[in-house]
Amino acid sequence: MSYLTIAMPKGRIFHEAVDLLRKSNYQLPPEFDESRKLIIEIEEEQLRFILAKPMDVPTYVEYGVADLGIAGKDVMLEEERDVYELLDLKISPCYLAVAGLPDTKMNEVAPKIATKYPRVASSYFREQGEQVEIIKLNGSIELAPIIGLADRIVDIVSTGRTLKENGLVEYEHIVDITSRLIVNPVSYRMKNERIQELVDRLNDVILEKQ
Ligand SMILES: Nc1ncnc2c1ncn2[C@@H]1O[C@H](COP(=O)(O)OP(=O)(O)OP(=O)(O)O)[C@@H](O)[C@H]1O
Ligand SMILES: O=P(O)(O)OC[C@H]1O[C@H](OP(=O)(O)OP(=O)(O)O)[C@H](O)[C@@H]1O
Repeated sequence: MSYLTIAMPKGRIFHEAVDLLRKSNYQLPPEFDESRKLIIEIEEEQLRFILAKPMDVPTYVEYGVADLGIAGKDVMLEEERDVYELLDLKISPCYLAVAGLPDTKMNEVAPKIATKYPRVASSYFREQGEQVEIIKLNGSIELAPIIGLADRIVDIVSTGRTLKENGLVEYEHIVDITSRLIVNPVSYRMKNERIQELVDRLNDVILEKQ
């Protein structure tokens, strides 16, 4: 049997993903959760994990250095990588929304939209028939309308606390987000049996939870 390599997103999704794998009966040692290592091999399971930034997971999978990966739907929509989506893991739920200061209209000429998701934001506003200027930021997106950098933001909302505490309101709900299991198309063909077993085991746990 050969190793299956899985690209895991560091940060928010990591612990929920590890929990799901453990519930699916993969034996992951306790050190796994706290390790600073970026490549972790679990010999007994013939699994190799690589720990990547969430936005980079589809890149590792597209290039085939990871067979599989776990990525938010937001990342999938933004990155548009050449990978297959195998399973909705139903973890780390949130949504993408348009938000801004209350009771404000967007500037009529090329309103400015700040976001970490330039591709999702431009295609959303194009579909609405609105011409906008996209300003790419890497975090603290809610700052942009408050400080006067942008008319609106396109960002993730989960509890809604960040919007509320910064005096912002939601204008439009763009799309619901959960994390997905993704696969490299060649790996899917070459290692089909092992990958299918992983999918089945994860799926049993996901369905149980519903
Ligand atoms: N409240 C939330 N904010 C951001 N992402 C969330 C939230 N809830 C769930 N998610 C999911 O988690 C993923 C982001 O995880 P995380 O915040 O750890 O990464 P990140 O945005 O790259 O963080 P950073 O740049 O701060 O390291 C998103 O792709 C999304 O699918
Ligand atoms: O609705 P809420 O539960 O408040 O969560 C949403 C917030 O969480 C994320 O930011 P994050 O904490 O990842 O920080 P960032 O600004 O560095 O991206 C996201 O970009 C929102 O700002």
